[in-house]
Amino acid sequence: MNDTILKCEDIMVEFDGFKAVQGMSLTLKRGELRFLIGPNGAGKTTMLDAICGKVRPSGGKVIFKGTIDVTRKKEHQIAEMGIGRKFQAPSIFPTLTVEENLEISVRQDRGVLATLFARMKPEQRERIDAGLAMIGLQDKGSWRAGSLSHGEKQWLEIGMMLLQEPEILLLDEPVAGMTDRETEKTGALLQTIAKDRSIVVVEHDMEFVRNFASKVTVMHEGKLLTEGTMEQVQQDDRVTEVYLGQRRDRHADG
Ligand SMILES: Nc1ncnc2c1ncn2[C@@H]1O[C@H](COP(=O)(O)OP(=O)(O)OP(=O)(O)O)[C@@H](O)[C@H]1O
Repeated sequence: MNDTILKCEDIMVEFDGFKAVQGMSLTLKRGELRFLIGPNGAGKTTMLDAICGKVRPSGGKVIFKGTIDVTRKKEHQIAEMGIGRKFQAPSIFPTLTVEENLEISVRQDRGVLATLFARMKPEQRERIDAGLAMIGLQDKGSWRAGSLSHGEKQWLEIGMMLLQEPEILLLDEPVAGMTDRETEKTGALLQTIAKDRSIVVVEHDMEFVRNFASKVTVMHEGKLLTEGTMEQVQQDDRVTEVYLGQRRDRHADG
């Protein structure tokens, strides 16, 4: 059985001649929770953008499920195929309830209003209830999404993604701005999700990575620097060097 779900080969992304990603490769397995780390400007977010079709790679390939070449496909086509992307800012509907937000995700083929006024099938109801339980918001289904805490909004958005049944979730700094407790809960949520889906998380919070990562990919200057367990990458002098270099640059700036 081939357990590779995503293979990025030699990805290049250029912005007006500036090479933000220069030959990055990454292989993700089914059921894997992978953390993508590296100093500022390493190309981590751009790599996620290249996978989900937000930017077009100028070189390389993104192969989904062994045979599907999604390189240069349109963003919505890639999302429909099963690669979901969550950005840092939540894109929930704040004036709708938590449940209504989830309903919209379940029935995205219809417009927002049609979704809210149409009858829900029992199967859809069940999926929404399961989604609410998964993200730990079962007691807040009738709350207005705008009144949730920052962390809860992020979970709602993850729940909305899950209801679209992606096989891969791409998350950009999901715990930024969260309290310690929310961060812990998010780590546990991601581990639960990764039981039957694959996740790539771009992250700067090293304590979070240490607590929840089994495999870490380190990027630097648009390329793969190293890969392994957190202990392995922490012992790699090159990793220390690029992070220290960044700190030095910051001091120089300030
Ligand atoms: N749309 C764009 N146009 C021009 N340059 C860009 C664009 N997006 C990113 N870059 C540049 O590409 C490089 C990589 O950026 P990217 O955001 O992918 O890095 P990152 O590793 O995610 O950094 P951070 O951790 O700070 O978010 C940076 O030098 C950035 O300034």
